[in-house]
Formats: sequence, structure tokens, C-alpha cells
Amino acid sequence: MTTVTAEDHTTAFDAAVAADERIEPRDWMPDAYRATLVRQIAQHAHSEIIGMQPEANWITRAPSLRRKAILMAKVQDEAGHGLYLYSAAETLGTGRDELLDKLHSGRQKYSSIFNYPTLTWADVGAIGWLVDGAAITNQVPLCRCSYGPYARAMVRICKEESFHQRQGYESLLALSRGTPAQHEMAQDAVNRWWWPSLMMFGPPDDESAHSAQSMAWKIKRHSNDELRQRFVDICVPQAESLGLTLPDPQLKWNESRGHHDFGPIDWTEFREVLKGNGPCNDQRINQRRQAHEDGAWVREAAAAYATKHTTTDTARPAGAPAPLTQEATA
Ligand SMILES: CC(C)(COP(=O)(O)OP(=O)(O)OC[C@H]1O[C@@H](n2cnc3c(N)ncnc32)[C@H](O)[C@@H]1OP(=O)(O)O)[C@@H](O)C(=O)NCCC(=O)NCCSC(=O)Cc1ccccc1
Repeated sequence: MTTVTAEDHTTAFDAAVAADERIEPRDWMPDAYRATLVRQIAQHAHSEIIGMQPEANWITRAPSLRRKAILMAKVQDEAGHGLYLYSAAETLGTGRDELLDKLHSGRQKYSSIFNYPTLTWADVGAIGWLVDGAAITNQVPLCRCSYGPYARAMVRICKEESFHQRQGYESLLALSRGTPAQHEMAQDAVNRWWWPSLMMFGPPDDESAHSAQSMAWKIKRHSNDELRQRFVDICVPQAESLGLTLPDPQLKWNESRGHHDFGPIDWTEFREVLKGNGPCNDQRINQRRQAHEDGAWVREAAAAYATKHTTTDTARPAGAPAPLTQEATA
């Protein structure tokens, strides 16, 4: 019998990544690959659920029933994205409780973008257009991530984000073509959300601690700066169609690069937001902790229900069908 050595495992893993095959939960993987995935997927999941807060702030104040219904569905989608992502992290052996605990105690991050306030109704449109737009630009390549469960979760998430982006665009277009005051409100929202959206892609490549290794493992397919540039190039013509301007006097087409040049990003602001000093960091994390505490009874009830059914199932004679749940009989 031949013994499989650690070297054999590494060779098989490297070959699978090189051949663009998916790594699945039961496959051997380097510890650092697992840890990187847990870090990124957890941060992504946390961003989805904290990201519900800025827009949910406007559900009760949406300007029409149609806009309210759309916004409720969108915010609910974000919760669903969080659940797919926590499930993907669970396949790596990390429980949801552990991840939420790390979020609540500040040991794991969530996206910087959700630490900015939503001051007017137009912010909901700007988030859909710019924040969901940036999220899609970053996440479409993640559909080809080397880790199977993450890649598959991203396919569905991207489809929904794409709808979110269009609804944001459509909402901003309505404001932009509305009264002068509505147009001004849309422009003000874009002015405030543009630069934080560019920061969503992470630090510049030469300061990105994880990019090189994550790209070698094909977790990330493009660098932070590449995706940021792609996003800027996509947004410029869309802003023109919206009749809105992007708040960057240095933004201009560079013929020789085949891309738009843009002005410097305020990385000091980015670092401050990551340190917890953004405009809404305290509010977001406190609200999240409170929501978790308020939901304790739901978790307890679900656990009690599961225990009751496990007991019932054990008492069932072998081969007898499982009792139908209320949902199944309805
Ligand atoms: C690109 C990056 C975010 C960062 O690249 P990496 O290779 O991982 O890191 P890198 O070495 O470049 O950075 C060094 C350190 O800086 C951290 N950091 C960097 N950037 C940020 C940041 N912006 N905010 C906070 N922290 C950031 C980074 O974690 C690392 O810290 P660590 O060493 O862990 O302590 C990557 O993780 C990724 O693609 N994630 C998946 C996508 C994802 O998470 N999307 C979230 C938005 S979902 C959404 O919007 C949907 C929605 C829309 C509307 C409404 C509601 C929901």
C-alpha cells in the first residue's frame, strides 16, 4: 500500500488549481488557503448583512408603494446573500456563531462602504447604481473562484446584484429627470457615494497584503486596482446617460492607456473608516449587536423545534415515513 504524503497532497492541490478545477469541501487544501477563504467569505457575508442597514433606513419613507416594495425585496435579498455566504464558510469548518461573534467583537471586518450615512432618498438610488455596481464588478470574477461553494454562491448573488444595480440606476434616472430639486438631490448623493465606492475595491495593489497569494490560488482573479479601473470605465458613460457628473475634475479618457484616468483616492479616510472612525461605524455595529440579541428567542425556538423533531424521529419505527410538517401539508 502506498502512503499519501503531504507533498502528494500539495502537488494534487496545485495541479487542480492550475487546471482551473474547483476545490471542494472534502478535498485536501493548505491551511492558509482555508484561512484566507474564511477571512474573505466572512467579511463578504458580514458586509451583506450590515449592508442591509443603510437602505433599510428608507423603507418606511420610500416615496411610493412601488419603490417601497422594491426596496424591501432588495434588502431581503441582501440577507439571503449573507446566508449563502455563511453557508459557504460553514463548508470550511467554521460555524456561523463563531463568525458572528468575531463580527460583533470587531475581530472581523465588513466593507468600509456601509459606514456612510443615507441622508436622502437619492442615496438609495446611488447605492444601487454605485455600490451594487462596484460589488458586481468585484464579484463576477469570484464566480470563477477556485473554491467551489464560494464560486457557486456568487453566481446567484451576482444575478440578484445585477437587478439591484439596474433598479438603482432607474431610480436615479427618475430623480435626475425630475424637478431641479430632485436632480440636485441625485447629484448630491452621487457626489457623496462616488469616492467611498472606489474604496470598496480595497487598498492599492502595492499595499494589498493578500492579493498576490489570493491570485496565485485563483481565489481572486484580478487585482484591486484592475477592478477599480474597470468600474470607473463602466461608470463614466452611465453617468453621462443619467445626466449626472462624477465628482472628480481629473477624470478623463486616456487614449494611450485605453482607460479613464482619475484623481487620487483619499486613503487616509479609508484607513480611518477601517479603524472604526467612519461616520456610522458605531451605529452599524451597535444595531447589528442589538438585532442579534433581539433574535435570540428565534434561535432558541428553532433549536427547541429541531430537538423535538430529532426525538420524534428517533421514536419513529424503522422505515416509517417522517411526519409531514405544516408547510409540507399546506
Ligand atoms: C477586494 C477585497 C474586498 C479585499 O481584498 P483582500 O485580498 O481580501 O484584502 P487586501 O489585501 O486587498 O486588503 C488588506 C486588508 O484590508 C481589508 N479591506 C480591503 N478592502 C476593504 C474594504 N473596502 N472594506 C473593509 N476592509 C477592506 C481586507 O479585508 C484586509 O484586511 P484583513 O487582513 O482581512 O484584516 C476582497 O476581500 C474581496 O473581493 N471580497 C469579496 C467581496 C466583498 O467582500 N464585498 C463586500 C461588499 S458586498 C456588497 O457590497 C453587496 C451589497 C451592496 C449593497 C447593499 C448591501 C450589500
